[in-house]
Amino acid sequence: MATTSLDKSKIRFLLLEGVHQSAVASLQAAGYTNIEYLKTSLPDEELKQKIADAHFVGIRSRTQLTREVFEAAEKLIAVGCFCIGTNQVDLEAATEHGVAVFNAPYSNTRSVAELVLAEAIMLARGIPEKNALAHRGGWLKSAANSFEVRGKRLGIIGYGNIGSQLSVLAESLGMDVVYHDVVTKLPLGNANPMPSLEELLATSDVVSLHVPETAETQWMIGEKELATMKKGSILINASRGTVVDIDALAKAMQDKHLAGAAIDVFPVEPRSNDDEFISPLREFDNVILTPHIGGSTLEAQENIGVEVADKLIRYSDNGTSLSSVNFPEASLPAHAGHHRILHVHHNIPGILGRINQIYSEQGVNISGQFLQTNESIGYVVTDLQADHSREAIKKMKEIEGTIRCRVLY
Ligand SMILES: NC(=O)c1ccc[n+]([C@@H]2O[C@H](COP(=O)([O-])OP(=O)(O)OC[C@H]3O[C@@H](n4cnc5c(N)ncnc54)[C@H](O)[C@@H]3O)[C@@H](O)[C@H]2O)c1
Ligand SMILES: O=C(O)CC[C@@H](O)C(=O)O
Repeated sequence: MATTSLDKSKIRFLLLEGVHQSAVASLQAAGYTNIEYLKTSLPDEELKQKIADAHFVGIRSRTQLTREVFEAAEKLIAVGCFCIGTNQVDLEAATEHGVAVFNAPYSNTRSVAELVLAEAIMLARGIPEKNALAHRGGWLKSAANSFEVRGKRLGIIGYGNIGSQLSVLAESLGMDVVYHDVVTKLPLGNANPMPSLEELLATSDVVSLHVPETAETQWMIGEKELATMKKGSILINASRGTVVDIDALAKAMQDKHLAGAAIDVFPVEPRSNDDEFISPLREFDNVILTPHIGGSTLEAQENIGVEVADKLIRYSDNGTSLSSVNFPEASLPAHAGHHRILHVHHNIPGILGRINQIYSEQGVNISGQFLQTNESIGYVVTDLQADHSREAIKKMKEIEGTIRCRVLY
């Protein structure tokens, strides 16, 4: 009788940046016990050293998985981003190395939207300055420059999962919601798309950013855009640190052009809680500064831990790559009683033919096969009679264009 389970104790997981313990619990429940768990990210050289032995790595937003890191990660099968953003991973390099990347695209959406809404209310009332002053013994009992958010315009830049959730919550408080997105999006409730970014900036009382980090969004809010914003308005950024030019924002605060700002993400963020946070915004009481915790609620982190760990487990156990951000997606059935060969290759014509030629030459009986490609790679999964996989896998690795090949018992 063929064995259908791999020796899981040999499969090594490296979990960084204090991902929630729910991830460890999920991996252990699935039989994976070879787990190194670290609370921080690692300096580059140490990361390269540790990743060299890892089959799976789990990160959050701090760890930069560059091409160089992938080159050092010879055994790496998959990356789990225990967050939404995947900009910290060189996805092209991951794909070229046959490494599947997973994330948790929805688990912390609500947490970010709630925080942004709370910040909009606090800033509209001037609470950060009043609070800071009270801590220093002051007493600023005044209604001057204090406003309700009801009836005020919220301009959302990036109407994706977070932006649209925020839109619904803000409308429930009576805000007039407008948005700008590069893709045509269904307006929820009474929200309205704006014809241009400039118009959104020029007419909104609160502007909140919810775009991903891309070449187009880099420094998309600079001196010119800040000058376009209404005098006395509020800027909130809980997306990515490269979206807002922080020096330009500091200048706009100095000039009192904006009434307040809330910034959760920064171009350079401290590596750990022990490092100093440096920013020209520290001097402004009317800027809420938070340490990239938009998605850091216990609910969100626990859910993310389970969700991403499950994706890694499924990919490890049976090759399912569903919802990977860089891999052809395959939802695969169980393979009990069969050996499953997973072949990742450059997307060039003729590879499936070569694979099947090898099986045919070896007289292997194929009991199931699946092929999916994306622009750059192909993923062929073949279930075989149990005792033929050893010879077949040797031959598979010799096929030109092969990136990676593994077998599941
Ligand atoms: N602060 C935190 O802790 C935290 C938590 C979760 C997510 N995030 C970040 O929030 C951002 C948004 O997350 P999401 O889940 O809503 O993503 P999403 O992909 O669902 O939505 C992003 C939206 O931005 C739009 N967009 C892209 N480029 C644009 C441009 N140049 N101009 C206008 N719109 C543009 C997209 O079309 C999309 O609708 C991501 O950068 C994510 O990493 C931060
Ligand atoms: O937890 C983190 O480090 C990142 C959170 C957030 O930016 C995300 O992309 O989900």
